[in-house]
Amino acid sequence: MTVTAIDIQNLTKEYSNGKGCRNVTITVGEGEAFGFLGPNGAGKSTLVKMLVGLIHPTDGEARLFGDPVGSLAARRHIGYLPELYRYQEWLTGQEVIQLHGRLCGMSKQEADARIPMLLDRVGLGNRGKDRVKHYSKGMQQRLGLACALVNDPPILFLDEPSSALDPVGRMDVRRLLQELKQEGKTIFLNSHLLEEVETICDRIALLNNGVILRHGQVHEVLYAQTRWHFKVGGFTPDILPWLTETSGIPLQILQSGHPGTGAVTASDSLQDTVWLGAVIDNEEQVGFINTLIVNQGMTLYQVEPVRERLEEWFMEAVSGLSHRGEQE
Ligand SMILES: Nc1ncnc2c1ncn2[C@@H]1O[C@H](COP(=O)(O)OP(=O)(O)OP(=O)(O)O)[C@@H](O)[C@H]1O
Repeated sequence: MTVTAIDIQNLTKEYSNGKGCRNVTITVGEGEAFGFLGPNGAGKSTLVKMLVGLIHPTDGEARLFGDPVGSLAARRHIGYLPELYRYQEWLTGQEVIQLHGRLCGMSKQEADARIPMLLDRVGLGNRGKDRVKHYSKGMQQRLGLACALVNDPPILFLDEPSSALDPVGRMDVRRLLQELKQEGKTIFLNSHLLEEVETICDRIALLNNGVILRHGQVHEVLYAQTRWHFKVGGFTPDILPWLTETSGIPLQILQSGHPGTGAVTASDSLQDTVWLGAVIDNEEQVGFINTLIVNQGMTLYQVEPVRERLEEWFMEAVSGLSHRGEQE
């Protein structure tokens, strides 16, 4: 049976200006990676701050491995990388990690013993003896990750862990998060980097204007409707109605020779090689269409599934909303 690591029930925080987040209910199993998305100002950081015990909920409750958020027992389960980190710039990187270890109740020796491994894991290698004031923003973010991992916590709350990093740094963080997941950590990730969420998270929720708008398994979202593209040679437009009728699947002609750039109509001038596109639920139907194409004497050059990206899911969910993030 899966152990519940994070149990959030109707959690609400209403600031004096009426903003915040309302009635959030989510459970996250041990070892799961949960992605929390939403436009700027949606309430993502507010939720995380309640879960790590930095602000008090106005209503509802949440538990971490059964311990109420804000309690010492709950805090012992967590590592936290805040969105707006600022470390003591007069300290060296390793002194900052040591300080966080001490704040977690570790002895100096215990914390020190983990520092070389942590610096290495976050890609700070031999820079641990440099003062934070000489660190770039990206290095400070890596340092923040090391601090979040110092006491080897089972749950990690990471608020935009790659926001200050260059593409190489983002790949490093992605790799690190994947390793942590394999080690069985529970990861709660706030991120605007949808590709990061797509590769790491098992489930996602989309928050807007303080409430959860949508949630689901990442693979269900991405494969809810799979589009397929077929590159076909020797094609004549009059075959299209026949193909559609015989297969029972509406096929479209995509921009000739270039998939994914939008459909053009059969009346547009066509070369003899085209890309056809269709939404298809199962691979048997794909095979059937392949057979029909080949049996009609056409050449099938290429067949490929085109996944929906999380970006499209996000855009579709928030488009048309009157209250979108901070654009109120
Ligand atoms: N201490 C506060 N007092 C009053 N309002 C606040 C406070 N903190 C945040 N807010 C407001 O609550 C809303 C949610 O803010 P929050 O920082 O949780 O959003 P977010 O989704 O994390 O945004 P971003 O993606 O930009 O980091 C915003 O409208 C914000 O202005």
